[in-house]
Amino acid sequence: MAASASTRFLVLLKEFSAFRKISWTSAATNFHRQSRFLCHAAKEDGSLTLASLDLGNKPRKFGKSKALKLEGSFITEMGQGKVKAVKNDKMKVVKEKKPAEIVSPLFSAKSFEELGLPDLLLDSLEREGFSVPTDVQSAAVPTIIKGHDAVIQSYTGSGKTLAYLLPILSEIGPLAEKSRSSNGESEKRTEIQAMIVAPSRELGMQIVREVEKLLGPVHRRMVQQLVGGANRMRQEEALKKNKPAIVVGTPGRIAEISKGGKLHTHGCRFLVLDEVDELLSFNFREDIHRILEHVGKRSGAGPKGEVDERANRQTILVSATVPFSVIRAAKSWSHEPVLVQANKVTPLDTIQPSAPVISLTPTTSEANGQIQTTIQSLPPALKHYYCISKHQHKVDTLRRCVHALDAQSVIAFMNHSRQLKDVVYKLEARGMNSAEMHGDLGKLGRSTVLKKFKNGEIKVLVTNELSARGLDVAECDLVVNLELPTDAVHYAHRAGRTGRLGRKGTVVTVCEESQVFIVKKMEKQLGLPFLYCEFVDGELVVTEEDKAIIR
Ligand SMILES: Nc1ncnc2c1ncn2[C@@H]1O[C@H](COP(=O)(O)OP(=O)(O)OP(=O)(O)O)[C@@H](O)[C@H]1O
Repeated sequence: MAASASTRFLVLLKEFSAFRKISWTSAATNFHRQSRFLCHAAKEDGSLTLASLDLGNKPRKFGKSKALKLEGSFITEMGQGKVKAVKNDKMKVVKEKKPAEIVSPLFSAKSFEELGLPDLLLDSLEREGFSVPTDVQSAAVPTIIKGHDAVIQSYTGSGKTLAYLLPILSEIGPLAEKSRSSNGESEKRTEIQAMIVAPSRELGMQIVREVEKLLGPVHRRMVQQLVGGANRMRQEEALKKNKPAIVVGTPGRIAEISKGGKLHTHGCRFLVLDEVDELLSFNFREDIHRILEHVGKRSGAGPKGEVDERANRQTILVSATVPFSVIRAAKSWSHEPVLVQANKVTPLDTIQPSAPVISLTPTTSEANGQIQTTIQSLPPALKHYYCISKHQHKVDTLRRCVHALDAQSVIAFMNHSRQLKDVVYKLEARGMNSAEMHGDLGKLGRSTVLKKFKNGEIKVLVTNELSARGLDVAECDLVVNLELPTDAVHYAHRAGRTGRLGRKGTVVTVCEESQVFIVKKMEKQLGLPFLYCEFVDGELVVTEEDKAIIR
């Protein structure tokens, strides 16, 4: 990536043990100076208030938003079975076709205009039917516009993508008022100003679509995908021809094009790593290191002697699950970062090593003078069940589960792609439209399957971990773990494919008797109830757990 001048922001995170550590002196000094400011405006639990970020509010007349109709400040949900008490203390789910029902107050801010977004971007949001920011957007947008480095953590399906896209589009591209020159023409931009990295091509393309929706058809060439599996030559030609302001890609492909000298990002103002804890894993390490080295420089980095033309950058980290390695890396690779959660901003230095950071409800407790914060990563409306099945009967159990819950759109997870085909075959043999999705499918194959799943042609998507992260299918109302996830973090990301944006969702884990203890362990780690259930006469029946253990 060639060097170039100007600009100010970068966003990123990685496992700091994988990378050169910055000198702590300058960062620590700056950090404490800034965090004094942050703490000065902080509440007693260390979190900041939106007021302390002193946003300029511009009054603006709003038209009627179209696509998304909110009842009050609630999202409506898909109809689902209802749990009803029945005799001899068994709980029975009675299948009911009922109209959409309110589940959870997800949207708490009144409108996007309060968040300091430029009018053109507000127009785009209105055109796309977005009228109320989610909690995490209400907290993240002003924080990022204000220039803070941040870790964005909020449960799956809570709108984290827009939480970082909106501030980026407020600063760069045609929707940012600043980009207009005196005669109203948008300034000619010369190179990439924002790069967004995602662990899978599906998530990468999903982010591209979100950006394109906001940019509108006239400016959609301002964003360019650099995902693996696509034609690299064409990607490089498009980079040269369209000079996109925003690039979205997977680490390997970005690093590959960078090594070829075809990616000019020293002037990058934003670099985002979505699903950042996944990107901390070993297989992405080298590529992320290269990206870190070539995309501007961490703002606040000390002088290196020679004139460094690379731009300063803002750092933002994004995931529903934020293990402490993410926090550590944020402190190492960011400049005075803060933790952004639903309507809450906390200086990162108040987050200390702690027990697993996943829990259903945020709790803070004073321990040795440090604020311990466990963070929410699963939508509160999700229902979690588990059932016992012999290995050879699992597919049949899956089928009965789908029927019992009258599920319309199901994602079934397994751990190895070689087993997916067999499950699909068995489901299809019993007349249940299903398809497999995994990394070995070609790019076209995967996008075709995803499209059919989203439009309802496929009822059961049988997939592996790769599809867990970030996949956004609003209609998905049931997630089934046909094989146990490796840990609670993976469980959370799988479960988060349903119950998107405040909708109701159900997660059923199918395990063998010898694995029940693993389910109980995850239940404890996640701090939420997994109800033991059976499928009897076409219904999901919940019984006391001890019967399951005795069985
Ligand atoms: N303010 C909003 N109003 C209406 N819909 C929204 C809003 N923000 C996001 N959405 C929609 O909600 C869905 C989920 O958003 P998104 O994928 O960003 O969630 P997420 O928190 O990133 O989930 P995950 O952790 O699984 O990646 C998307 O379809 C998105 O278009």
